[in-house]
Amino acid sequence: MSISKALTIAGSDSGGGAGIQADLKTFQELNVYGMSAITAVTAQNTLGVHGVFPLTADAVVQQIEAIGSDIGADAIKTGMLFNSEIIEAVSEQIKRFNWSKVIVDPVMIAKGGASLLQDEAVEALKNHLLPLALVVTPNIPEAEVLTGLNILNLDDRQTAAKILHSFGVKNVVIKGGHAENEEQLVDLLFDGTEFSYFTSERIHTKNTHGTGCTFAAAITAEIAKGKSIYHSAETAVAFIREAIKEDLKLGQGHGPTNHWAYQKKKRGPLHVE
Ligand SMILES: Nc1ncnc2c1ncn2[C@@H]1O[C@H](COP(=O)(O)OP(=O)(O)OP(=O)(O)O)[C@@H](O)[C@H]1O
Ligand SMILES: Cc1ncc(COP(=O)(O)O)c(N)n1
Repeated sequence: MSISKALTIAGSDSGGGAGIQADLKTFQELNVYGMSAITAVTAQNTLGVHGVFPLTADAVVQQIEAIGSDIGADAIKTGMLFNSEIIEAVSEQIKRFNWSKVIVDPVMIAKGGASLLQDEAVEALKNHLLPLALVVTPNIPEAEVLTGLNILNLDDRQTAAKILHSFGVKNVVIKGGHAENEEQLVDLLFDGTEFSYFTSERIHTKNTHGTGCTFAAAITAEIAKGKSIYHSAETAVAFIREAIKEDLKLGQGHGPTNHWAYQKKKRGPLHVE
């Protein structure tokens, strides 16, 4: 049996809703073998980020080398990279192993406001990593930081997508979760020629911790299986929608989404004692 494999290079979320934990759960649910290279350990729960402990760039490189030189990966996802040393080291490894299916989630700020990327690292992201990316998945504030635009409407998002594409990224997905006045959420995909729009009703819940990580991980899993960018984005929209709709109501703050929900219809309901 041949199984598709995906590697996530990201931070650990002790609360299990975002970061490496969200990515591996999503890979597993979409039948992809998940592997990880941890960039930073966070002490985090639904109430916020209480500590950030970055690893050295060398520690990150050794984890990636261990995977690249043995098991290999069909697709790579990056999440929290924290500083420019880690970004440059990760970019070098992507080139070294000739990885072309690279999905960059440009994680900058956690929901509670904690910084997951140093300000000085934004240029490294633009100059080193984005030119290697098959897909980049910013939310609206991240697209604003990367492009310098003030994004107020869909036209602005289209302009931002074109600018991001000009940085060398082949496909741009700008997520619509942060357009807080919109009841219809629009995730926009730009492939350098055409725009596609994935629209869904906003679900009213505070349990949206890790939606961005989960969404990009679902795209990565589908791309690892050889699916098209459009199909992968469409599946990711469906996956995150179910995960938000069937939230687990854990913790006192912004709880995680439900990574089982998308497959639950096929498997039947969970047996909870
Ligand atoms: N309340 C909601 N109802 C339905 N879908 C949502 C909601 N919030 C986010 N989404 C969807 O979840 C995905 C992630 O979007 P969002 O813009 O929130 O990303 P993000 O800000 O990176 O996530 P995070 O807040 O975890 O960092 C998108 O597909 C978006 O449409
Ligand atoms: C380790 C890690 N990576 C990414 C996020 C972003 O997720 P969110 O914006 O939902 O907090 C996070 N909180 N923690």
